[in-house]
Amino acid sequence: MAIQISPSILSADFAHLADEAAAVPTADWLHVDVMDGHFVPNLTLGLPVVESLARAAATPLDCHLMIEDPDRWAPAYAEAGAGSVTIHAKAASAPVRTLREIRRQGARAGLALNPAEPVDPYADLLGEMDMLLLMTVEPGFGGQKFLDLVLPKIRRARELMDERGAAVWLQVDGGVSDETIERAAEAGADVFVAGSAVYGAQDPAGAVDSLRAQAERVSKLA
Ligand SMILES: O=C(CO)[C@H](O)[C@H](O)COP(=O)(O)O
Repeated sequence: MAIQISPSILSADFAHLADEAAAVPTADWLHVDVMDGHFVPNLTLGLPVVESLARAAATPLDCHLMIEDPDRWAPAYAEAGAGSVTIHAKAASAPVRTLREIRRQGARAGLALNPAEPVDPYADLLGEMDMLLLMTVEPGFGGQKFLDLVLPKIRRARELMDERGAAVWLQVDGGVSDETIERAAEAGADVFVAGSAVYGAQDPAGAVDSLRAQAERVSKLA
């Protein structure tokens, strides 16, 4: 699996989202943090913005739903044009049904775990998802410090995927930068969300290329 970089527009200029998307032409995805002010203590954007951005951006949208009741809303994000929709395990009451519904709507289905949530209880669900997202900060805000305590869980998730032959992408989100990406890549992550490291840089496109090069250098994945 190739290394993929997903810049988070949480750190972009919300008044110029289409331009911000175009500023990272070599990105594989554009990470869209949907926050509802309940599941996390921050409020960002919702379906109408995702619909417009999906039309305006050349890069596919990787929607990360940090919302309550994702069972109700997730399929609508797939229908709105997102290429990938990720729900939080602890917010979903019927994660299997919701992951299946996201796929039925034609998007990749992702499941997210917060830093303190163990991965083993979700091993049997690996076949139901296209991506597992391991948060490397507590969700809600950009610009936080990468939590090294998640590294053993990244290793464990990769081990479970290998054992089961699961073709599931392993995404990390939070505090990913030139300083931290190598540790996450060495542990087995292959999709990297980066907000402040990309949109806080003078040259966002260059920052994407630099992150990718560092991850590729240490990744043990083919
Ligand atoms: O999900 C998120 C926060 O909940 C963001 O995607 C993440 O924090 C990206 O920001 P940064 O790279 O600056 O940490």
